[in-house]
Amino acid sequence: MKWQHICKPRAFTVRYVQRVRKHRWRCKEVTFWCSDEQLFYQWLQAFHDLLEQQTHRPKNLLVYINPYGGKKRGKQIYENKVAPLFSAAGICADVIVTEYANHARDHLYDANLEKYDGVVCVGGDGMFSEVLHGLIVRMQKDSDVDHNNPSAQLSRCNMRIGIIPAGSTDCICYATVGINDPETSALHIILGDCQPLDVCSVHYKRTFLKYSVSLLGYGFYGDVLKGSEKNRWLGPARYDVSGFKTFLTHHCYEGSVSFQPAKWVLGSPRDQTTCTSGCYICRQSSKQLDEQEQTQACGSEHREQDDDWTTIKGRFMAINAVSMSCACPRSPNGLSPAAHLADGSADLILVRKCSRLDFLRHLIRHTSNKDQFDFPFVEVYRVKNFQFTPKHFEDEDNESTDIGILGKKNFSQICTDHPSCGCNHVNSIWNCDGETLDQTAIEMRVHCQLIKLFARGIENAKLEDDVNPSKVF
Ligand SMILES: CCCCCCCCCCCCC/C=C/[C@@H](O)[C@H](COP(=O)(O)O)NC(=O)CCCCCCCCCCCCCCC
Ligand SMILES: Nc1ncnc2c1ncn2[C@@H]1O[C@H](COP(=O)(O)OP(=O)(O)O)[C@@H](O)[C@H]1O
Ligand SMILES: [Ca+2]
Repeated sequence: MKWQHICKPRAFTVRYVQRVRKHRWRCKEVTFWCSDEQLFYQWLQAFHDLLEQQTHRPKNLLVYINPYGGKKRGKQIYENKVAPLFSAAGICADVIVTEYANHARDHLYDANLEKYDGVVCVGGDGMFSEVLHGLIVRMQKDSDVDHNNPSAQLSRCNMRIGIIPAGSTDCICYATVGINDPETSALHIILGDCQPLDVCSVHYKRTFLKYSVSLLGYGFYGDVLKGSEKNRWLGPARYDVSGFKTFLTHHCYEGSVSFQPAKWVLGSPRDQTTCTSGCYICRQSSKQLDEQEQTQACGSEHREQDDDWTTIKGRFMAINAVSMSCACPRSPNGLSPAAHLADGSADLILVRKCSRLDFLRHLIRHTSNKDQFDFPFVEVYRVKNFQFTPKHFEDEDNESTDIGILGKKNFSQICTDHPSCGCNHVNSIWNCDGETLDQTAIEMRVHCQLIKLFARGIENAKLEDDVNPSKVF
């Protein structure tokens, strides 16, 4: 609340959030004045009391800005659109403009975080990934959990993360807020919103590789990422250029995928129920998680079932695992429109070898409301974990077998039956939230609600027509 004694002697200005079109929020203000002094002070006191009760609102934030993300406008966006709002809301922000890749992650490993109510990243999904890794790895170190153990029960992070979108895809922001708009995200941070989020851990044997919250993709999206890196100067358009080239090369990759279905979750990938603010399905998972943690606190061990693995072998255009919808401006409903932010599961999408035209039809469906899974060559499963082994890897007993060592030697092994099948003679790579993984034979596991964001999920469309001031700050 900022007092503005304009021409009237007893006046104050109240800033509030107004919902405008398509999940966009704007900060509005209204100035009140009053001729009665006593009444004026009563109003001030009432506002003070109300604001005092808002204990979930952050007061101190640690902000990391990637000056090279997206269209390289991170600093400008923060200074022009976010900093003025933070200061109007009385938020004190310590700002670090990153100087190199992984600066934010490494800084978080041993920064003193006690005085902060949250961490904010200004950038894209890659920048979010840095902050995510910094906080999760730090949390496991502090609570003595070995994150190299794929079945370790990870400690949940209580520090909330805010995302000011200034990247190329901004999928994590878009899928948790409904839009990639810096001012809207800043307002969600100011109001102290809280959205738990599932995180997937990715391991190679007993070595931790990375965490993922959006897309863990092999084949098409791995190749798009690989091709895009050399065109970073193109900014966000690098993905479209590389996407077009990857589409033309039309590679498929052979291997086997094993997974355990997420039996306890209430939804399924094609039930057309989207995850909205206060989602019932995610709340049920919260309850189950609390119960599980309580039993563990009482000393009894939570036993995971180990007998219901399904294995699918084949040639795939793409293998995508998403623990959220992955909605973004390119695909407003996302890779899996019915995926949930915090249900403890991921949707595993397998696109088998198909013709170029069929693959294009599948891709185009991502831009409309039509079901992208409604093709005979596409399968989707809601899973709690999965493992992938490329064909090369299965053929070789040698444990060191992986990308690079393989080369053309193994090509004949794969394609003798199908000389013109288009199977690629080298592996693809994994795209993990826009970063590449060094290994191809990986295992992934979903950790239910491991982190929290300054967001509230996608609000019901009905609220957008609500022109009444929703929250005062
Ligand atoms: C023909 C139109 C087809 C449109 C298909 C759009 C599907 C888009 C799905 C996007 C899923 C995004 C998942 C998010 C991943 C991000 O974490 C991650 C990192 O983001 P950052 O750079 O901000 O840090 N981003 C990415 O990996 C980028 C994925 C973008 C894929 C774009 C693919 C475009 C494909 C265009 C094919 C064109 C074929 C045209 C043939 C005539
Ligand atoms: N100062 C910096 N210089 C170079 N790279 C950086 C810097 N800060 C962050 N990065 C890296 O830039 C990459 C892309 O960042 P991101 O913000 O996601 O932008 P984009 O959405 O355009 O990919 C990430 O891998 C991140 O680790
Ligand atoms: Ca999920």
